[in-house]
Amino acid sequence: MSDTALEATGLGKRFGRRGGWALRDAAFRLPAGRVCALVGPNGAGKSTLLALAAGLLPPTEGRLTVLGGTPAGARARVGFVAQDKPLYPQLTVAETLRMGADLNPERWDAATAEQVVAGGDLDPRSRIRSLSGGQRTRVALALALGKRPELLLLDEPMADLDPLARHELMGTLMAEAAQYGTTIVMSSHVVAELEDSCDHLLLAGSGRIRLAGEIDDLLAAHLRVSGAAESTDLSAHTVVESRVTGRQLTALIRPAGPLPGDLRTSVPSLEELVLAHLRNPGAPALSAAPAVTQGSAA
Ligand SMILES: Nc1ncnc2c1ncn2[C@@H]1O[C@H](COP(=O)(O)OP(=O)(O)OP(=O)(O)O)[C@@H](O)[C@H]1O
Repeated sequence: MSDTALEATGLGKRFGRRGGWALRDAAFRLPAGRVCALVGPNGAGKSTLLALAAGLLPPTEGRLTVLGGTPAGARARVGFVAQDKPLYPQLTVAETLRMGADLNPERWDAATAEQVVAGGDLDPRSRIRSLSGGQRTRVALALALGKRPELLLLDEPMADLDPLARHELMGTLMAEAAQYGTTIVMSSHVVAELEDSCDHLLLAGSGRIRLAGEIDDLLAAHLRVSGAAESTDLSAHTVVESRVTGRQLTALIRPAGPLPGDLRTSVPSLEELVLAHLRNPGAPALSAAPAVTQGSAA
């Protein structure tokens, strides 16, 4: 088993010959067993990256290895819940789970799939077309988890769930990760929701991966600083964002050496770090994870 879940080098995807790049020059390594937040503004390339990892789209350039091999070769070991949760509308919930069992005879975990469905008080005889958006999400997650995947790719899984369902299903996902060492990549726009559950971050922006690495390492590489606007010179450091209010300067920086002693400093929260990078798309990218290559794609 590879200790790398995903590894991208020079990865790019363009739709159509004349289309723009949905993703370009992506380079990162996601170690196996991590719970990874994939964040970024609308159109940043998150769904494209997940579809590439699920083997549903071919890259235009570069390379992406999944569980140490090609995306197509890893598909049986990967669970994918797409943003629009495609399911067969004419099937019932029970028939959908049976289909999951039939398609994954070696790996199917009926107890987990049924438990996820039961948590939503869903009648197994209900047709998929009669379910609400959140109920469909629950069935799609049940299908993906029932497959007992080594890598679970979730595109905005929590977006249409009520707060209790979010809490319950996030708990189910974390338990899955803890019990089986499942790697989870989860895109979301609600950063605060990810702070407690994720240990790795991929931040996409304008088709580029702008931050990649362990959240603790990324936070440790940044500082929030504040001091007198007149006398504070941050030119030796990488400034992600800076703002002057009256005589006070506050900034989020990546220090490149000692800081003036009169500056007040604090470690940013994940939300502060992400928001600062989203507000400042021109800030230099940072990959805090060592790009160790494990295994190789066929
Ligand atoms: N099938 C497609 N054909 C043409 N362009 C596409 C296609 N899919 C995505 N794109 C373009 O690629 C870019 C990235 O889209 P993508 O869906 O990956 O973004 P995203 O980060 O998931 O956005 P959101 O947060 O809105 O879901 C966008 O400019 C989008 O218009």
